[in-house]
Amino acid sequence: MSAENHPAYGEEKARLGYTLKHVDKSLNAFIARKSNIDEQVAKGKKHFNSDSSQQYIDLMINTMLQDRAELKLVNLTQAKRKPYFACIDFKEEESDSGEKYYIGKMALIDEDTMELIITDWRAPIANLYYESRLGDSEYSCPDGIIKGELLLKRQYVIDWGSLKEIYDIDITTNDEILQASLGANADNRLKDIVSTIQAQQNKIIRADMWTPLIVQGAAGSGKTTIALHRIAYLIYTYEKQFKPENFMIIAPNRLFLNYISEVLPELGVEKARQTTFEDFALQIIGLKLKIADGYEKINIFVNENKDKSQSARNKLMKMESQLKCSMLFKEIIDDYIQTVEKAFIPQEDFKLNSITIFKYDELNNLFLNEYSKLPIVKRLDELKKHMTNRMKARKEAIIESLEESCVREINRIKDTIEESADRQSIIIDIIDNKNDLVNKIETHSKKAVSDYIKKISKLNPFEYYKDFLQNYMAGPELSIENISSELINFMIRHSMQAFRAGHIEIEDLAPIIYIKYKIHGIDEKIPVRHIVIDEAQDFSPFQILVIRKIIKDSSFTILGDLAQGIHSYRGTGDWGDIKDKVFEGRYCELLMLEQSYRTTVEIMNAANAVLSNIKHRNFPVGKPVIRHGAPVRVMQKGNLKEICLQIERDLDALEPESYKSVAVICKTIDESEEAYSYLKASKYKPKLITGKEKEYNSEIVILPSYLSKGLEFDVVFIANGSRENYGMEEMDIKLLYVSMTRPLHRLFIYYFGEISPLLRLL
Ligand SMILES: Nc1ncnc2c1ncn2[C@@H]1O[C@H](COP(=O)(O)OP(=O)(O)OP(=O)(O)O)[C@@H](O)[C@H]1O
Repeated sequence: MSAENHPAYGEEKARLGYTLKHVDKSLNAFIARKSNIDEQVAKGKKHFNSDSSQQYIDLMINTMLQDRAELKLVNLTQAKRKPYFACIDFKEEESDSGEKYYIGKMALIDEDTMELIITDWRAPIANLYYESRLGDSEYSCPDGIIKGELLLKRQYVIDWGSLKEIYDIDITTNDEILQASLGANADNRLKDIVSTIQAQQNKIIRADMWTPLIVQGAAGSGKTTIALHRIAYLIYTYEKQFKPENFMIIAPNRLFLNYISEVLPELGVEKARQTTFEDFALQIIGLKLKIADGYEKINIFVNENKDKSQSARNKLMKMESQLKCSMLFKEIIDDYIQTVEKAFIPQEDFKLNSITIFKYDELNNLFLNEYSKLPIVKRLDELKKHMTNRMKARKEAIIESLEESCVREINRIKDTIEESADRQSIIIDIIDNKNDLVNKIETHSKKAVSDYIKKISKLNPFEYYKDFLQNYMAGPELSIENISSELINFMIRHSMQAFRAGHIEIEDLAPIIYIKYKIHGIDEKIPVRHIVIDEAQDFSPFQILVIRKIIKDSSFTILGDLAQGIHSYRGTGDWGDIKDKVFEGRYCELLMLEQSYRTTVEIMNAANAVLSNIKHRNFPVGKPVIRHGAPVRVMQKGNLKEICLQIERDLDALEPESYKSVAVICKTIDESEEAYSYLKASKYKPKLITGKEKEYNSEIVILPSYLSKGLEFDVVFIANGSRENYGMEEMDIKLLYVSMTRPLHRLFIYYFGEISPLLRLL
C-alpha cells in the first residue's frame, strides 16, 4: 500500500528520518577514520624499511583496515538510499513488550550509545522475518533458542531515502513486494534478493556450514542467487574464524562469473573467490596447459541430428568423456599409481664404493610401507633423510672397520715379512690405499644419497597422465569389464592427437589433478574452507572428489538441476552418486527447491510440458510462483531469414515495455552465426555470444542454446524450434527446456519446416 495511506506512516517516516541521520553520522565518522587510515598507509609506504618487522606489521594492519573502511563506506552510501527493507516486532517470553528490529543489508550501531539502529539480514533474529508467521515463534542464536511472540512483520519500499510503500505481511510467499520484484525487468546482471528470500531458500542460505549440502532446484528456483547469499551469510556468521577469501564459488564459465559479479558486492561482500573449474584446476596443476574450447565438443553433440555421418565417432567421444569423468577411471588411475609406486625405487642395492649400505628390499619396504601415507614424490624426502642419517653412522662404522683391517693387515705383514725397505713400502701402500678409500668414502658419502635420489626418475603430472593413457591403458595387463578395447583405443588416439595439437580437454583435468595429488602432493596452500559449486549437474563425482581431496577440511554447498544436465555425458545424473562417492557415506543434506521464481505460469507450464517427454526419468519440475503473462507464441516461418525479420518486428512492437534484456537463442553456434548475419545490421545491434567472451554489455544477444544455461532475459526468442533441431532425444529435450526457462516475461518460438514434436501440443 502507498506509504501515506498506512496507519503507521507518521511513526515510520520518523523512524526512517532517525535512521538516515544515524547513517549520515556513521558515514561522516567513517570518512574521517578512512582519511586517517589513508594517511597512515601512505606514510607507511613512503618510509617503508624492509628491515623493520614492526613497520611491516603496521602497514599490513593499516592496509587491511583501509580495505574494511572502504567497504564500510560503500555499504553506508548504499544504506543512505535504502537503509532497511523490513521490520519485525518480537516480544521475548517473559518480556512485557515487543522490540522492533529494522532489517537491512548491513547492521548499524550507534557507537556512542550502542543502540542497534539496523539489524543485518544475516543476524539470527532476522530469521524470524524469513521463516516465521505472526504468533508464537522462536529463533536460534549462539545463546540457544529464544522463544517469544512475533507481533509484526512489515515490509517497506524505500527509494533514495524516501518511504514509498508499506506492507504488513503474514505470509511468506506471494507478497506484493515479491510480485513486484519478479515482475520487474532485468538487465544482464543477477540481483540480490535479501528482501524477498523465501522460507525454503532461507533454510539453504542458513544451513550448517560443515554438513555437505546438495540442492536440487528447478529452473529459476534461485539456486545461483541463493548460492551467493549463502556465501554472504557464511562470511558474516563465521567472521571471526574465516576471511572472505576462504569462500569460493565455482561457476560454469567466465561469462557466468560476470553475470553474477554484482551480487556479492551488493551484499557488502568483497574478495570471496569466484572462479571456474578450469581456471582453478590449471592453478592447482601449475603447468602451462591449454584447455580446448569445451563448447566445440558440445556443439558437435548438439548438431548430431543434422550430421549423422559422425554419429559413431560422436558416440565414442561421449563415452570417452564419460569414462574420463567416472569413478571407474579414478580406480584405474589408482591401479596405475600402484604400478608407478612399485617401480619407483631402482631395483638395486645402494652401495658406497662397492660396500652395500642399504639393501634394495629395505629401501623399497620403507618407501612402500613406512611412508605409504605420503604422496609418492614426497616419500623421497623422507627416504633421503633416513638414508642420510643412516649414512653418517654407517660411514663411521665403515671407516672404523677399514682402520681396523688396515692395522690387522699391517700386523700380518709385520709377522710374516722381515723388516726391510720392501716391507716398509708394502705397509705404506696399505696405509695409502686405506686413506684413499677413507677419502673416497668421505667425499662420496656426502653426495651419494642425493645422487641416488636424483637418479630416481620423476615425471610431471601431465607426463604421468600421458604415460598412463599410452602405456598403462594400452597395456596387455589391463582388461576392464564394460570398457571395450574400441573405446580404449579411441580414447588413447583421440587424447594423444589433442595433446600433440597442444591442448587438453576439460575431462582431463580431474585425472591430472588426481595424479598430482597422489604422486607429487599439492604444495600450494589453498586457503579455502567452503566451496560452493553452481550448475553442479555438469560436474562428475570424480571432479568434485578431486576438489574435496586437494582442499582438506573444506565444506561444500552443491547446487544444480538434473533436468538441465546438458553435459550429462560428463556430469552427474543422480545426486545420490555425489553423496556416496564424494562424501563416502558421510551425512549429507539434500534439499529441494521446487518453486520457480523466474518466469510466468504460461512459460513454465510450456517448458514443463517439453521436459515431460523424458519418460525414463522423473525430473523434479519447477512450480511457478503465481505470476501470469502473455501466452507462449509459437509461429511458423519460411526460413531463418524470415524468422529474423519477424524478430525485428516483434522487437519494435515490444519497445513500449522497456525490456532491458533480450536473447535470440539458437540451437547451435552455426545457427547463431547465421541469425547474427541477418540481424547484425538492425538498429538493435545485437551481440553474438560464442562462449569466448568474459562479459557482454549489449541488451540483445544471439547465442547457442547450451550457452544460455544459468542466464536469464526479459524476452527470449527461440529461433528455430523445428523437428530437425529438436527431436525426441534427451539432449534435445534438455536443450529446449533450458532455452525455454530463460525468459522472465515473454517467450516466442519460431520454426521453419516441420515443428518439433516437443512443441506440437503447446
Ligand atoms: N526469493 C526471491 N525473490 C525474488 N526473486 C527471486 C527469488 N528467488 C529467485 N528469484 C529470481 O528468480 C530468478 C532466477 O534465479 P536464479 O537464476 O538464481 O535461479 P536458478 O535456480 O539458478 O536458475 P537456473 O537453474 O534456471 O539457471 C532471478 O531473477 C532471481 O532474482
